Amino acid sequence: MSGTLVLVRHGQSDWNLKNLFTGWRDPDLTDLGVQEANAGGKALADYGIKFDVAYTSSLIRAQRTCQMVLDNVGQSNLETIRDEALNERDYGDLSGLNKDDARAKWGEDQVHIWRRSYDIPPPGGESLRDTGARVWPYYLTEILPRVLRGEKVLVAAHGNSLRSLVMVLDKLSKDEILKLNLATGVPMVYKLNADSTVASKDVLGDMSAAH
Ligand SMILES: O=C(O)[C@H](O)COP(=O)(O)O
Repeated sequence: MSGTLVLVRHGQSDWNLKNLFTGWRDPDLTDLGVQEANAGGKALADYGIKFDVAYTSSLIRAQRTCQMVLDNVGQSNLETIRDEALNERDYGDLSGLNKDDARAKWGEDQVHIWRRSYDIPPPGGESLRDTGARVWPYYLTEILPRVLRGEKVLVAAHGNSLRSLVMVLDKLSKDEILKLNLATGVPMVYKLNADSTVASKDVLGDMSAAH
């Protein structure tokens, strides 16, 4: 057995609440988002984990979630590395549009394909494959080596940047990834084998609450 990798999606953001495509835009957490981030941190405190390092994106909703998790596990001053490689998928021309308005304009099926398919990008934006093409090299060069050294690593990021990681860790097919939604503030605890495959996965919360 090697180290531990904890993935957590940020708590609800202001634009999640307003039902707007967000991507690389930078809204803050809502009050509910703060509660979700704290609940995720409390679940990790109850799990009994102490981290060696934390990674987050360049966006405020993930950074604040990261800090709240660390506060809850009693590690407020832990080394935290921010990198835009972990940012949300770029939603391109959809950024800032209402998701229901987009469904009315382009149809339910097309919008679902843009939101959840593996390789079809929204107009002017990134597909999940494009997102993975920047998340994975960062994971492989910066994060995984620390896990393989036996460290416990927190990654607080975004619905789709984390889906691109989960797809590979959980060996999901293109069809299976279409159905995967990650709930806000629910930590996923992966223990990795020395060959970087997954030895175990614990989900600390209700992933079915995802929207
Ligand atoms: O960027 C966004 O709008 C959200 O963070 C994730 O959106 P999605 O659920 O449509 O992928």
